[in-house]
Amino acid sequence: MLPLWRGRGIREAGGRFSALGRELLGHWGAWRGAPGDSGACLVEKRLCPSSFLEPPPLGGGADAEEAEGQVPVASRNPELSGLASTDPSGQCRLAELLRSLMPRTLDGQITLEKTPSYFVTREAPGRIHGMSPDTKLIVVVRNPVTRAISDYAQTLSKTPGLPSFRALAFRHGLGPVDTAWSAVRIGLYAQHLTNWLRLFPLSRFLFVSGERLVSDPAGEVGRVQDFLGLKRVVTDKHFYFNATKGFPCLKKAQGGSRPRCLGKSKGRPHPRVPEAVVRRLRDFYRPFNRRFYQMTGQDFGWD
Ligand SMILES: Nc1ncnc2c1ncn2[C@@H]1O[C@H](COP(=O)(O)OS(=O)(=O)O)[C@@H](OP(=O)(O)O)[C@H]1O
Repeated sequence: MLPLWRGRGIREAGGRFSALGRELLGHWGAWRGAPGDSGACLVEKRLCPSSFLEPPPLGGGADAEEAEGQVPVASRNPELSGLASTDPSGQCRLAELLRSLMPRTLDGQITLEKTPSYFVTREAPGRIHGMSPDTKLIVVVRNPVTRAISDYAQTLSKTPGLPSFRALAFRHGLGPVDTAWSAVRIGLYAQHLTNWLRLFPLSRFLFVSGERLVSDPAGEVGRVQDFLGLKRVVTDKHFYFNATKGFPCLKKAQGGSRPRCLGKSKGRPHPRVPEAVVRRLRDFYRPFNRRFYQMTGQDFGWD
């Protein structure tokens, strides 16, 4: 097994480093070298040493191009959802499949994998733990009410004619909140985290604020770099705020001289949701949020 934190990476082996955006916001899976890794090869395929767990769609397929190529990180697109799958076909086959899909990395590089549904999939902690109990896990979270509306906006963009947000969020009109609706359920972060903490200690997690990724991208990305044991390569000087887009952009993409912003689907308009509906959801989430703050030792300021 190779020590993945040693040395400086030389290249980004294909794909993007989605971690640093909301990308950073998401679910990434990383493992230390898988059993059988030999220290003899310079270039090899191995599973990732850290995981981004992004409650979808806070970071599902978003392009986290911010730091592409600027850190010793290799990632792979498309996302792999093997560990979140309910296919009972066995850890080894999945592990081998994932490993075969990983880009080749040099000693000292980190390979990342992200899948939005990891964080909310009951089987994922056991599967990841079974592959490598020292996996690092990065979870990007944002206010669950905004997350639910964003989730709905994404579904609506693909499913015209969808019932209203309010009709889906509550049972019987304005009755109890419908926790069976995935847009609501995913925001119960404390519950999902409880499932992970049965197997992974809190120290294996980094919780990234989706809000601060917008207001202070360099600060959040700095925390990610520290967590991964990377040199702080990405800093304030790499970002500027694009007021039209409402997001930070990279001053220039690696290897180019032009600014690079997130794709068109980021920052899509949210439907107008009545204030009473938002208020009720805020009240509903408050105890879960508080519990999440206690569990993580971080106040995300949603309440
Ligand atoms: N880097 C970064 N920083 C902060 N926020 C970000 C970032 N990247 C994506 N996003 C926001 O995440 C929301 C989900 O994005 P998508 O709808 O594209 O979802 S998905 O990634 O395809 O699952 C979506 O939120 P809304 O725009 O509010 O709906 C994205 O804008």
